[in-house]
Amino acid sequence: MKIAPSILSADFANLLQDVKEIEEDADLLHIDVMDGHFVPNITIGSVVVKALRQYTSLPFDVHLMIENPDLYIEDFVKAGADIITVHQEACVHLHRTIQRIKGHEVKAGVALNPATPLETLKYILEYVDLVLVMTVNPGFGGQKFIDSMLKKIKELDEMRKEMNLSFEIEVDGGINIKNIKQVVEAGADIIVAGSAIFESPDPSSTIKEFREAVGT
Ligand SMILES: O=C(CO)[C@@H](O)[C@H](O)COP(=O)(O)O
Ligand SMILES: [Co+2]
Repeated sequence: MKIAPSILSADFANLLQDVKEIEEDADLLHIDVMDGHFVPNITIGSVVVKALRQYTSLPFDVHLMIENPDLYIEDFVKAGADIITVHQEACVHLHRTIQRIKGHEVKAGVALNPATPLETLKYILEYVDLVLVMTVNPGFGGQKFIDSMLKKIKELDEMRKEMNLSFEIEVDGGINIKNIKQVVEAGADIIVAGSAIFESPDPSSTIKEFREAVGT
């Protein structure tokens, strides 16, 4: 299991300090990009990614919650993204968008909102490096995990086995020390957590506790 702290819940006035605090314990840094159109919130853009890139070697896991992601892929690649994930719901030509990301030699992911069925990914799964299952409606940190998403993670894991594919399953939203084990047992490989890590008194110990809770 990999842990990807989401900087959405970090202190933006002390962003680098917060990143440094989790750097040794985290596997990836999850960066939520929101445009105020696809989701009702505006966060950070490629300039912030580029600024952070100079100070950490953590792989950057960029979650684009934006319309027309094709317009910005190159900017995020140049800024230092290692994984770029787009939403199925935001892409009219998803296959083209995934190919565009992979053409830059970064990993390509596709994200699904909670209400979007897995079946919408049937013909794209063989081309992606990861599938991000949203377990809250995207837009904000600190929301409650939607319990029915456990079934969705399990079904995706089954599809992966049946299709003999090796994409990673990333799960994002409302994950904490109480539910992480269930999420991993359902089939998740990458756990994103924002508020549970950055709003805890000791973010680095919280990551260690997450690993202990899962037994890895
Ligand atoms: O993409 C998003 C929200 O849209 C997430 O990455 C959040 O940042 C997760 O925050 P928590 O639910 O863990 O507080
Ligand atoms: Co996210």
